This record gives sequence, C-alpha cells and structure tokens, in this order.
Amino acid sequence: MIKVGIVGAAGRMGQALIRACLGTNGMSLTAAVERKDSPAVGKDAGELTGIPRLDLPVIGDLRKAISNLDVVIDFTRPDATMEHLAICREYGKRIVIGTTGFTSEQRATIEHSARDIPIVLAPNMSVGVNLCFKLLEIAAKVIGEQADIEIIEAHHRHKVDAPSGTALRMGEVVAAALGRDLNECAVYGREGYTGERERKSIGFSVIRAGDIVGEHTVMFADEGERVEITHKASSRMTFAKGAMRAANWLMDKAPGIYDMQDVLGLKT
Ligand SMILES: NC(=O)C1=CN([C@@H]2O[C@H](COP(=O)(O)OP(=O)(O)OC[C@H]3O[C@@H](n4cnc5c(N)ncnc54)[C@H](OP(=O)(O)O)[C@@H]3O)[C@@H](O)[C@H]2O)C=CC1
Ligand SMILES: O=C(O)C1=N[C@H](C(=O)O)C[C@H](O)C1
Repeated sequence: MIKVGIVGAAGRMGQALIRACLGTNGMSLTAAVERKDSPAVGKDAGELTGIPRLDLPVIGDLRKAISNLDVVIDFTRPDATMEHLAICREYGKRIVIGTTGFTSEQRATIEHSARDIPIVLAPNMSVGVNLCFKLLEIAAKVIGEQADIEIIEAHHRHKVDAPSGTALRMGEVVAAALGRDLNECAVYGREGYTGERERKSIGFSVIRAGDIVGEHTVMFADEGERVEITHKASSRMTFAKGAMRAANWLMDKAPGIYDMQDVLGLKT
C-alpha cells in the first residue's frame, strides 16, 4: 500500500482528495494535515469530509507524520506549499503539488528542490484539461498566427488567485507553439481607452462567481470564423483522481520535476 499524506485536508480539494484516496486501490490514507491553528485539527478526517469515521485525526504539523509517508499531496496556498516542500526535501519524500499562484521565485525553489526529490507540479490534474493543452498546441500551430487569441476562465467566488494556474498554462502552451514569450504578449484585463488590439497579444479575462468548479475557454478568432477550445469541470473529483494517478505514477520515479503531461504519457 502507498502511504499518502494529504495537506490542506479540510479544504475544498482536501476533502475531495480524502474521498479519492479512500476509493483508490493500493492507496492508504495515512495522514490528514491542516495548518496548526485550524479548527479542523483533532477532528476525524472522515467526519470532516462528510463520510463515516476513519479514526484518523487531522494533525496540525506535517513533520509529525512525514517519516511514515510515501508521498505527500498538497493543495493549499503557495506559502504553505513551500513549507511542506521543504519538509519533503529534508525527509526525501515525493510530493504532488496542485496549488496554484506561485511567484517566479517560488517556482524556482520548487525546480531546485526537484534535484533531490521527485515532484509532480501541475495547475490542473484533470485528464480533460491536459488533453486540451495538446489540442491548443495543434490549434495554435494551424490558425494561431492569423487569429486573435483570448483566454477566458471562470471559477467560484472563493478562489484567491487570478488568472487561474490553468489559464496561465494555456497561455504558455499557445505562446510557446507560436514562438512568443507570454511575459511580453499577455494582456490581463482591459478597461478604459485601450486603443486597438495588439495583433500578437494573448488576452486573459477572469470571472469569479458562485460555485463554478472551473471553466476555461481559449478562443482563436479570425475574420469569418473562430475556433474555441473549452473545458468545464463539474466536480472536484476529476482533479482529485488525477492527483491519485500522479502520486501512484511518482512512486518509481527519480528526483525531478514532472507534470500531468508526463503522468498521462502525453509528452511528445
Ligand atoms: N491542480 C489542480 O488540479 C487544482 C488546483 N487547485 C488549487 O488548489 C489550491 C487549494 O484550492 P481549494 O481546495 O479550493 O482551497 P481551500 O481554501 O478550500 O483549501 C486550502 C486548504 O489549505 C489549508 N491550509 C492553508 N495553509 C495551510 C498550512 N500551512 N498547512 C496545512 N494546510 C493549510 C487551508 O486552511 P485554512 O482555510 O484554514 O487557511 C484550507 O483548508 C488552490 O491553489 C487551487 O488553485 C484547485 C483545484 C484543482
Ligand atoms: O481554485 C480552483 O478551484 C481551481 N484551481 C486550478 C487553477 O487555478 O487552474 C484548477 C481548477 O480550475 C480549479
């Protein structure tokens, strides 16, 4: 059995991850971790998730469990993930990171840590979104040069980072396929007297509303026609199952940084 520790256990994703872990053959939920002052600490991980008792109390410090884990799954906040990553590195443990919103310095630290431990880092663990990344590469190569490219994403009212990690990755995929640098061509929202659209810009629009789980559209708009590639998640279980797949895949991997394209065998 693969011994799994879930950090951010009381969160929206944490609860889905607990259910996904319990439903995955060969995986054993060994630790459920929250921040140390969370009201969830001490509560039963099953009851917290709305399922029967697991007799596994939520703990407030990953260090208390790390020696007994094979892999840590972290969907929390960037600063918290950096702390958990440091603990995994110290103890030589694998980590699957689903958190989004890292600064470029934090990303560099994650990449540096991958010299010592195997890491899956992916802004979206659903199969469908990862398939969309491949479709976007094709679309960008076929019509990207002449089309105006706009990325629109919508998420629930509680989401704290924008644009979503997935939308940013979509932008990176499209920009790379066209030989552009996203840092130079991205336009994040428009307001006031903007002037005409820059030909080679990639625009981002963000919606935060209600309980939307996660929706992404990339629009390639030419004159006379447009192509839209859209993904709509209707349940967080799609991300949670992807994270279990990533954790299982990571078990025999050497230290390094991997993403869901590696896990799903989509790298060309
Ligand atoms: N890669 C993917 O496929 C997906 C990625 N995500 C990303 O996952 C992250 C979490 O999303 P979501 O579950 O909706 O957010 P939530 O706010 O619901 O959950 C985050 C949890 O992490 C907890 N937390 C914060 N700090 C710590 C800490 N130091 N130690 C342990 N736990 C901590 C929070 O506790 P508290 O609330 O008490 O602060 C909270 O329970 C986001 O970055 C989101 O973008 C989401 C879905 C899919
Ligand atoms: O915060 C969320 O909910 C989600 N975050 C991820 C992102 O930022 O891309 C993935 C998913 O869309 C849900």
